[in-house]
Amino acid sequence: MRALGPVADPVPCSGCGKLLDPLRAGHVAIFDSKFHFFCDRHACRARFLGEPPGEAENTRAARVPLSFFAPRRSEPELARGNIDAPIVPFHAPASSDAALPEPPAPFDDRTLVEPIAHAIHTEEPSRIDVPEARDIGALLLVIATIAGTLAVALGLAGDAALVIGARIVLASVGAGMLVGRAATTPREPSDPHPAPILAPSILSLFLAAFAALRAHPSLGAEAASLAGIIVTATAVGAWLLEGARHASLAERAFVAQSLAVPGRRAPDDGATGEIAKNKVFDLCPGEQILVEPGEVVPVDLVVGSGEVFVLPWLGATTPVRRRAGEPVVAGAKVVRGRLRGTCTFAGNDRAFARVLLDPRRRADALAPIARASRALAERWALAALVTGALSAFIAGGRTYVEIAMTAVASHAALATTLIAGVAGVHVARGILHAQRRGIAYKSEGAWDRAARVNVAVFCARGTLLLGEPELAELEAPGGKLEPLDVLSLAAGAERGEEHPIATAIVRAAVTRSVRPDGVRNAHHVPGLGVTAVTSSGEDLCVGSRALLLANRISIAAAEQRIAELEALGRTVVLVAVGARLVGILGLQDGLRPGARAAVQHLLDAQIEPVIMSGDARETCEAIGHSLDVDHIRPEVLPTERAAEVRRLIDAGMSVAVLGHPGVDEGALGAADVAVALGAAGSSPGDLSVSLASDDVRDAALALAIAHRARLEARVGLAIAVLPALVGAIAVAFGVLPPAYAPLASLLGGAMAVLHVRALDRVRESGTTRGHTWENGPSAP
Ligand SMILES: Nc1ncnc2c1ncn2[C@@H]1O[C@H](COP(=O)(O)OP(=O)(O)OP(=O)(O)O)[C@@H](O)[C@H]1O
Ligand SMILES: [Zn+2]
Repeated sequence: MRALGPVADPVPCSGCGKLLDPLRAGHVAIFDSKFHFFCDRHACRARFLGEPPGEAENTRAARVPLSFFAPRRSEPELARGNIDAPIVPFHAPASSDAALPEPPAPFDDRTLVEPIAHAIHTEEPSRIDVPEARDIGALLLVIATIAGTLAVALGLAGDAALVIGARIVLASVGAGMLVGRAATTPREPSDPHPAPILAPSILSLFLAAFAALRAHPSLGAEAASLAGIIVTATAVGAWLLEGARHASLAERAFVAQSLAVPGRRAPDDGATGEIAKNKVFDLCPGEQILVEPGEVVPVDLVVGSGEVFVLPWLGATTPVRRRAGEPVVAGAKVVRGRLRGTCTFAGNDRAFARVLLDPRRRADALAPIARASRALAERWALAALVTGALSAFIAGGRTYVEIAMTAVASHAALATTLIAGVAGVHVARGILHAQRRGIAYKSEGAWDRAARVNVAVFCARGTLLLGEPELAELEAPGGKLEPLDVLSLAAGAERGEEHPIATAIVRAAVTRSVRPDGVRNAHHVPGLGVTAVTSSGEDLCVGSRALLLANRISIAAAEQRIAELEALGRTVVLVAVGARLVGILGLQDGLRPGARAAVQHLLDAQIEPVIMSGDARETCEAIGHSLDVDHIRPEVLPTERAAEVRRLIDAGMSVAVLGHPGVDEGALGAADVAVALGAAGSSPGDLSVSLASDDVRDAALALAIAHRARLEARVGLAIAVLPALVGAIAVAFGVLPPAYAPLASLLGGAMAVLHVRALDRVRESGTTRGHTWENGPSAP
């Protein structure tokens, strides 16, 4: 099975000994300060502990200090479609007061992080074979190359007028082929305009003809050589670029084909009979779409009702549940249930079509680095032409023909398809790499901003933290009430709330068979807690320190205990009746699997991670400490999150926010780059980056991959341009004859292509692990 995300060496299950991927183990636990990985938390773990399976549950708190449950199971049978197995993590009931878990010793998954370059290849679909372009264009290039080379080689035959004439004719044939190719081959959106690229070949031909007729024969011969070399270099350069592009071209074709599945409109209520399948481009936003099990989702949509299981994007291997109101992107595959939903984006507006397939929006053509690369070849090369001429003129001692040759050679060095296209190749690779992980950039601008981010703010709950806290401590300071009475009051106040803390408290009451108090007038204060009136008519406050202080309730007596709990990373919820503190609840949220890996990905990309949370400073510091995050922004009320993000931006940072739409709306809205988990396909338009997955590692990778691709694009461009520049300068100052400038440029271009190929090879070596591209519709 092809794995998602970083892959670590398999480890044996401590229960049954079967090899499994530690990053995706169904259950991870620490026993005797050693990590143990299990296929699942029931059978295999119980076997390891020597317990009958049923008992494993009750002894958890006593024997396992802390454990994490992978949110998605990825056992092979799941991928094969046996989705009867549970998919949603099972959360242990809160431990009883008698057996409190020990301080957090979070699962350090940093060692499981692989460098991005390495992570890339595990996502590579197995060879998608789009036939090599053996079309007329390629043939014309071959002829151009041969003609150009002959024109140069014939120089060995001397300076006779006939020979020079023949060489010029050969070079003209080559140039003709290049013009023919430009006229017949469809242009890629990332290709430069052909005129500036072909100009040097044609100019050099005129020069050669002029020199042969009017100037000294030796000059004619030199000009003919220059023309031959420029024609050859142009043809070879175009061919090299095709090669560098091949992998991404093939993969893009595959994605395009996979997304071109027909869709069907759901019938109006009551209508029966055969439902026609429509071309995907006929479907429109707002229409009701029906997708049967086993089919690929044709458009981005929001699930209308019920629940379905889908492989959430093209290339995903682990099915997830999607419920009413949740988005599903085109390319996802329904594995169970009938998907009925409302189309949000169709055609080229679909999340994975936008910057990848739409010719007018493709990031590899429009991203600033790709544009710069093209502008260099299309326009700035003219500056080289002028400078070349000027410096040759100033240096003196050269005829006008020689000066013109210098100028044309300088232009030819910079105005090449390779220089124009190399940055775009890297951008395309980055976008495709992101696609394989279910990451969609909204636009080329969003991609570029993601690539420049230097601060990434985690909206802690739901990204780094599971967002499913458990009651870990329950205390009744002062002895006025019993701990369970405190829980009864707290549960009563939280009954109507949806906040994860509220859910945890209510659940804790249920598991302990505590009946919630009949609290009245519950009023939720966002980011602080709940105020209410107890069944006996007293004022009740359940919430943070700040809530109690705002209600003038002293917490001085319990201050030390609160600090202790917070230092353990607990969220402390205080309960006050009348004006007296009567209870302390400590809630423990687990780290999401991959939290550390996500942080590490950011650190590797030199992006500073920041944790923003409503929790107390000590709590955040404990979490930050366990994740190696130094920068924390604690105690930020939900209403203040946007302002807090703006403050970072005002301090000169380029800020990304990682969170969930809805819950983290404010912060996401204020960010330079909003990275929204599980949001791909949903309609709000201003999310810069939306993920089809809910994996925090992918959120971090959305930034890291863009960073990486932009860096590679710049390196690639530098590799291509520097030799050309040096060649042009050397020629302009008469250090070398003009013909060396296009040669140096070709050398640089070849090295830039080798750079791309080397990066491709890193990926390919990973595909030999036996991963296959198994979920997309079969490749051509
Ligand atoms: N329903 C509630 N009951 C009790 N306390 C609450 C409740 N809602 C919020 N609080 C208190 O307010 C604090 C901040 O909550 P808020 O919702 O702002 O963020 P959070 O739950 O910590 O999520 P995040 O980590 O993403 O900021 C909580 O730590 C808790 O002390
Ligand atoms: Zn096992």
